[in-house]
Amino acid sequence: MEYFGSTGLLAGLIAFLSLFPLRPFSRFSGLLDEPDHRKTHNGAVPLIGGLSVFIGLFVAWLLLAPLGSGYGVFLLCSLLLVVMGAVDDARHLPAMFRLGAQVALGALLVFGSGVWLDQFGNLLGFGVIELGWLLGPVVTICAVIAATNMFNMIDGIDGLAGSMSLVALLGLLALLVSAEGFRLEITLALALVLAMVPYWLANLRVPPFRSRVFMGDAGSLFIGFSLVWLLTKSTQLDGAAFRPVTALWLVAVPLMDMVAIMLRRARKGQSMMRPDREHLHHIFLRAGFTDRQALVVIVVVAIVMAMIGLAGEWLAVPAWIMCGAFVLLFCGYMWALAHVWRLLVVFRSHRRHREEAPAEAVQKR
Ligand SMILES: CC(=O)N[C@H]1[C@@H](OP(=O)(O)OP(=O)(O)OC/C=C(/C)CC/C=C(/C)CC/C=C(\C)CC/C=C(\C)CC/C=C(/C)CC/C=C(/C)CC/C=C(/C)CC/C=C(/C)CC/C=C(\C)CC/C=C(\C)CCC=C(C)C)O[C@H](CO)[C@@H](O)[C@@H]1O
Ligand SMILES: O=c1ccn([C@@H]2O[C@H](COP(=O)(O)O)[C@@H](O)[C@H]2O)c(=O)[nH]1
Ligand SMILES: [Mg+2]
Repeated sequence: MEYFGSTGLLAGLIAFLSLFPLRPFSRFSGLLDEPDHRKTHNGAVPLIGGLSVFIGLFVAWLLLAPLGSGYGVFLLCSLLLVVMGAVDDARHLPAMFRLGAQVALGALLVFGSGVWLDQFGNLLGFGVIELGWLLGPVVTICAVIAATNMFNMIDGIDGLAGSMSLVALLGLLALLVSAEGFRLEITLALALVLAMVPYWLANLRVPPFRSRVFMGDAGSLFIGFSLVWLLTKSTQLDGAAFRPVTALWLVAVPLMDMVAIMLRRARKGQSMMRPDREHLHHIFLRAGFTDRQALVVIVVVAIVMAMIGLAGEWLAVPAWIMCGAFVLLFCGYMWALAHVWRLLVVFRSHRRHREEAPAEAVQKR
């Protein structure tokens, strides 16, 4: 087992223990999420979940696992990203500054480690799409920006960002263990899963945790960053563990939510960086679902998507079919957003009015 299991177990233990000192730390450092017009939770919630995941992984890795093969650079970039995210959680940094930092850290990761996306596989059915030494690093930096922001955007109701991360990481683990080698990637994915569990339980207030914590932007940035690193390492080396297109299915829900919201913002002529309450989870809440119902439905959809990705990989379905199916599904999702959901929201609000009308009539009398 070498460092496989021990790094993961230590990461989980440290992540769990770190939640205790991080709680009082959140109060005097300002790492608290206060409710406002866009945020509907009650009370000030500590933004320490992501910090606990990072601390667990970072300390366990430094103690037990090797820093070669680019992992030293990955840890350094993650540390800088988490510090930036935590400062933003406590003090609010300008969006352009954060985006600039994501580009800079993506570039440091790519050029410091020499690891980048150099091919997309046979996505269109005409042969492998090579990216080369110029386009490869640029596309990888775009993937870093996309992944860090999509996990931030999906972090809007209890349990959601944690569950989306777990679905992607567990799917990735299944693909990695069924391939030859990839010991470091398996160690990292397993350590992230185990370090995520204490935060996830606390976020959902599962006993013994009674007061909840949020992941914070520090955490969502770190998860997105780690996933791009793992997905790139696993799909690009000689004898890759799986094909690049399968990566899309592992992160299908957050990716589709982000691309859909960017398209809708562009269509309305709005800034892409302006936060709103139009994400997938907000739509579920507006349609009358409770937080928990929305969580369960979205998680089930994400699991089904990840399983389609795994089945496509293991049954060797051609990459262009998997890619075409993904794009078709996305088109169906956009269509449903425009038609089905609007109808559901209208139907629900009519029903609410009908239910409230007799009560108002009685009050008037
Ligand atoms: C602003 C906002 O929304 N806020 C939310 C949020 O609020 P919060 O308060 O937390 O946050 P703030 O508002 O304060 O902060 C926001 C922070 C900022 C800094 C603002 C940033 C804003 C943005 C809008 C970010 C902009 C993002 C981009 C410019 C990137 C876009 C890039 C792409 C879409 C291209 C992606 C490239 C890829 C390669 C994608 C693949 C991605 C992966 C992760 C997989 C990676 C690994 C691989 C091995 C895969 C590669 C393989 C392939 C086969 C991919 C092939 C790719 C291509 C052919 C390229 C084209 C493909 C695609 C685009 C993918 C296809 C996709 C579909 C068809 C769907 O949260 C609040 C709470 O919720 C909320 O209220 C608030 O609004
Ligand atoms: O686990 C969670 C995470 C987030 N929320 C709610 O969403 C907002 C999102 O905050 P951002 O600052 O936009 O990232 C947060 O304030 C909570 O209201 C949640 O309920 N549970
Ligand atoms: Mg956020």
